Amino acid sequence: MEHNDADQPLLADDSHTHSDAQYESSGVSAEGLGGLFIWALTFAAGISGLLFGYDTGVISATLVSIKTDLSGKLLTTMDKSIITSCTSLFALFASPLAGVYADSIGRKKVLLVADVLFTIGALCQAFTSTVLGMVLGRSLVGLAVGSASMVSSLYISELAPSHLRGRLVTILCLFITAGQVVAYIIGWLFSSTPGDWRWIVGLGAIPAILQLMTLLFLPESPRWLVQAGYIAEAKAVLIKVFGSDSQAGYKASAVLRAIEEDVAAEAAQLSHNKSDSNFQRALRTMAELCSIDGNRRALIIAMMLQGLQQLCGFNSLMYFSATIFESLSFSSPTLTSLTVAGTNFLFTLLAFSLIDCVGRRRILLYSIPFMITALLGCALAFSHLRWVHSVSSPKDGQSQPSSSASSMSVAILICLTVYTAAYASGIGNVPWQQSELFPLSVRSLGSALATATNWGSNFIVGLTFLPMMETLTPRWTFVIYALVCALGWISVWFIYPEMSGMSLEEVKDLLSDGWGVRDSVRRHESRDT
Ligand SMILES: O[C@H]1[C@H](O)[C@@H](O)[C@H](O)[C@@H](O)[C@H]1O
Repeated sequence: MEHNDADQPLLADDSHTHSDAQYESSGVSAEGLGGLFIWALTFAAGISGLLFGYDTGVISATLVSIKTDLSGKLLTTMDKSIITSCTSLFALFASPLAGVYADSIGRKKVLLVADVLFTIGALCQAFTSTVLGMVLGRSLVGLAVGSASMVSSLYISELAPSHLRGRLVTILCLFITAGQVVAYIIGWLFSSTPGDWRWIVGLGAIPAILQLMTLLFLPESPRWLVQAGYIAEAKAVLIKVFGSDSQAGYKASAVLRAIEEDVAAEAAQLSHNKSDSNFQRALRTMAELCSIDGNRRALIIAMMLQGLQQLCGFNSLMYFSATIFESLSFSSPTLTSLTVAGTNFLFTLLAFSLIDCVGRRRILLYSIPFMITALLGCALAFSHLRWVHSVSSPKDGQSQPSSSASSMSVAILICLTVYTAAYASGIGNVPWQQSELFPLSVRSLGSALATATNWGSNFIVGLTFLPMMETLTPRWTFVIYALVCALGWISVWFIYPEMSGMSLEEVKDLLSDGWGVRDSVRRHESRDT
């Protein structure tokens, strides 16, 4: 029997997201929403993930294929580092901006702008004849990746029922890693013919155009519509969400009321200072985020995990694996590097099935030691190799690894595969569960800061990897990544409580007077038995 939730307090728990309260209060069953509409939405958001993955993965094969096609010279280490890392730098700027615009012009329009940027960026890279043009194209793609990664998950979380939202985060990661596999396959197929790298980068325009077309048929988020005063339109969207359900009209009204109350409560919260600019409001939320103990702890955990996800060095493989394998004299570096992308995708699938039952904390504590061992294995193998001193001109005769080194090259490939598998099972996914750490009032700012930490650290790794390999040697580069992982493991041990299976309310209580590690582990273990 349907419960008459329309008469109940709709937002009893402010730690729930809007859609938690909305869907729970409407008495909507999990089964009732598994319709075509939600799948269409997931697919549309998935294209953003695919683009994110494609545009970050594509650089690996591109760098080894450009040769002298840009500015009439071989790319220097600095050229490679800047071409690679400008994408993350612009993504870092774009994600908070996209958050602001998503509120003022709507979620869909931001996605639309992102798709246009993806397309122009891809074409700009495909047709450029200079390093500067390439940097411009990659920067446009960075703006697109930053906005799309932020807004697509927001858009979906406001439409999807709460029971689907957690899994959706990992589904987006699956799309990202699938995009990276596609990029690597295309990179491999097109890297042997001179000049074909233009296809590799240019093809990124296709999913963007596809998403643009999908967007024409998708609705705006009902929450944004209510906020902007389009109540009738919001109701029409909700009726579509409930689809063929016989009580669609009733349920849509209940959810609509929940959203209206939610928006009104938020407005009342801000009403004591209506004249505040967006900036002043952001400052106030920032103060709330940093001065309240529980919020501050949540922010520290979220930023620590996102920083660790990038500073452990994984994306140096994503961006430069073909360069590394070329330097190690593998006959097809782009095909060899497919093992990295493939392993990343397969083990993200594994994480998808394990993350809730094994637990986020436990999965990290188990997987990081494998990453450390594999990184140290790489360092050891590299120290037995005569490393190519200039990775930018690996075929210069005197810089090839000696013949006895080929078994070391295979050892490095194995270590990198183990490292990737361990990364994808844990730290590659867990940090994206960040929104569950924050209460509603500071959720978007907290998530934005954590996401900025991700892109900021990604930028640092992209910019420093090749110079570190050259100046510090590969051995010490990998030892440094192993040290970062060890520090990360210690931090997880001391400050990251086990969040799986907890309601958002429980999370809030847990962090309010301490890190809650022991308490959460005890609870999780008692649930296990
Ligand atoms: O979660 C994703 C995924 O692990 C990708 O493979 C990686 O390239 C991204 O940087 C990360 O955020």
